[in-house]
Amino acid sequence: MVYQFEDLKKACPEEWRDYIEHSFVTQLGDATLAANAFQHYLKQDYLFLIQFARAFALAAYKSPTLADLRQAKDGMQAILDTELGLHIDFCKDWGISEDELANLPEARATLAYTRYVLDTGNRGDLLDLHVALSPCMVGYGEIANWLNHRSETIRGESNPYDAWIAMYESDEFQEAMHAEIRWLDDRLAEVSPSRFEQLTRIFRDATRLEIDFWEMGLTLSD
Ligand SMILES: Cc1ncc(CO)c(N)n1
Repeated sequence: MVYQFEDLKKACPEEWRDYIEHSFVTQLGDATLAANAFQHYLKQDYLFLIQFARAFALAAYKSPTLADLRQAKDGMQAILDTELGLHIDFCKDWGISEDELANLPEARATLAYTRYVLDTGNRGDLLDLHVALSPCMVGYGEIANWLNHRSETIRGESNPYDAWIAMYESDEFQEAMHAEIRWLDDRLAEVSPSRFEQLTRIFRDATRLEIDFWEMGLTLSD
């Protein structure tokens, strides 16, 4: 059996679907999402992205080759130079200042997800870490594409969340998603069934934590 990234999704189809097709996502697509839910999500996602930049720094530390090191650097750079910059502008549009962002307490769902990824990377190897990062890297690109195929989705100025969908359907994000899938496909092709079993557990847990992150937004929980 030669494993691929797709097999991780197939190993936990319910969790993956509950993440991609979550009510937060469908409401964002059909413009019915409450503004305060989106604002709460945006604030926590700022904190999330900072911890994810640290996870890519950990990936750099865990990299045995120059190619892996460069890949980790690209991931960290994409977050620090592109995504966080866009995110701060985005928060400003939604009435959240940089000052407010700098002083936010972390919600439990943010703590749980980000520290789970960092811990998985710390105790495991580079492949464990990338598998823990993959629901994030791949999921949001898939969500943007899924929303675009859905007839209920409203695009353009009549949807206040249109820019969010646009960010994740951008060539830049889609290319990062495909690069991550390629990297994982290469590594997964060489793992044993028992190793794949371990990796599936990490993938499922990270996907469940993505579901909790959406729930945190919808329920405004801290
Ligand atoms: C919670 C979460 N998952 C994935 C992404 C995609 O980068 C994000 N910004 N936030």
